[in-house]
Amino acid sequence: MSSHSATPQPLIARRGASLAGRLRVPGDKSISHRSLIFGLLSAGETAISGLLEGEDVLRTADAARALGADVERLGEGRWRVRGVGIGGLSRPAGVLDFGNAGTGSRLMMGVVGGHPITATFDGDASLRKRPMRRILDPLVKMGARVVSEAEGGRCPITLEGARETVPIVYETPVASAQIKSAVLLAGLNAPGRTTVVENEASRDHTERMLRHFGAEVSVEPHGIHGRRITVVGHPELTARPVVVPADPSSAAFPLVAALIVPGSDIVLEGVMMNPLRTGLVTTLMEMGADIAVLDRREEGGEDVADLRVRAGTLKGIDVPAERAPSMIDEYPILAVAAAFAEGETVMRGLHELRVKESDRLEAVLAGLRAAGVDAEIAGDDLIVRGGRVPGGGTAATHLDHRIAMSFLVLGLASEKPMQVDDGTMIATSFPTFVPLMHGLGADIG
Ligand SMILES: O=C(O)C1=C[C@@H](OP(=O)(O)O)[C@@H](O)[C@H](O)C1
Ligand SMILES: C=C(OP(=O)(O)O)C(=O)O
Repeated sequence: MSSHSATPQPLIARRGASLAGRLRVPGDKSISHRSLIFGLLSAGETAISGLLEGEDVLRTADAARALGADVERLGEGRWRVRGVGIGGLSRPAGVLDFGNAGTGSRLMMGVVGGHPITATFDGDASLRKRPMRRILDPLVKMGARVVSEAEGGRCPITLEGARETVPIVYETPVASAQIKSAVLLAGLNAPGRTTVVENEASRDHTERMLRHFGAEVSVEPHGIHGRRITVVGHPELTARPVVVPADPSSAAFPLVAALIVPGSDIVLEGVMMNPLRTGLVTTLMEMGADIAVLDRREEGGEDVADLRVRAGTLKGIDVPAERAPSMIDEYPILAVAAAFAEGETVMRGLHELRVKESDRLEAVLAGLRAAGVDAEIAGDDLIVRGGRVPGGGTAATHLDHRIAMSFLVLGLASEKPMQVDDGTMIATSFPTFVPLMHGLGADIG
């Protein structure tokens, strides 16, 4: 099992001066994982710039090496992957340890599931609690076999990939880019067409990258909010450069900090604005946030923009369930914004938050209550009654980076300081969070 047994490191955030300055958050985690995986599956050399060098992504780099790729770091965020091509994977010598990373482990299960090799997947105590049946079920339909698994389809899991991968049509039971991607990646080594049907559109980075590397992909609307995505198997993927844009899920933390710390005025540079990732910005604008979207442009095949964010008054709103896929990782920090908003914010349809790095519904509720905020869970909904935020407590982070960063941001504007019990997991997705926040003038230590 992986080594996230690092000594817990409590951190504390205090109210101080207003936040000011410009910053660029690190590369998008979803695209970073995928760039390494597509590099592995391509013939030739994939040059990546702006790669997120967070622990989750570094685990995917290790796994790509274990499966046969030559992966080299050339400089900050600059990586080169010499791939093996579809069908060329080798059996890894040891366990593939994905640490805290749901995305890395699940996408690689898709890769292995579609190849005639066997691999064991494991991770830290958080990853070992996460449901993997949702990935294994379609892969078994495609011909893979689960050799062993911990109770309830948990890691450690040994997966024997299909000898002859069967193309399928698969309707995902929940909107999940990880399930969709695992099936499409396995489908790359299947003869014919593999189709994923989703009733709510989830982030489309896999589809975009499949096209970028030369696969034939079609995307059709399905129902009101859904999509039907088909990939044609056995393409020749050719190495292509990947430029990773700044991660909107990381930008969310300084963004909300600037909204709630009085007098703040910051600019977040080059934030990815893929419409399947911008639910938080939409929601905060509905709450009255002062966010100006400047210089919209394209970088590396994605829309990006600079976001100028100024502090101001927020009001509570009702956030519809169908928006959840476009902001699924942003609910903890949205709940913090809601704590500072006037009135009630209702966030609907959050069942998937229960199976992230922690049970985020419970972790957010407990953290808000530790900060003296009035909040409750009703079914799958989270209700936050905003206004006064006393702070003065400790949030338990349960090996969850987003819980840690969310409650540190809360502490920048609460009456008394706010502590989190462990900041070490922040390194999984946003290793430069604390120094970048210091650069804006935040008091976190
Ligand atoms: O595909 C991806 O890169 C991701 C998909 C989402 O998970 P689900 O597929 O479980 O919704 C998200 O929460 C995760 O942080 C990244
Ligand atoms: C859910 C997340 O990541 P993963 O599923 O990759 O662990 C996240 O980063 O918030």
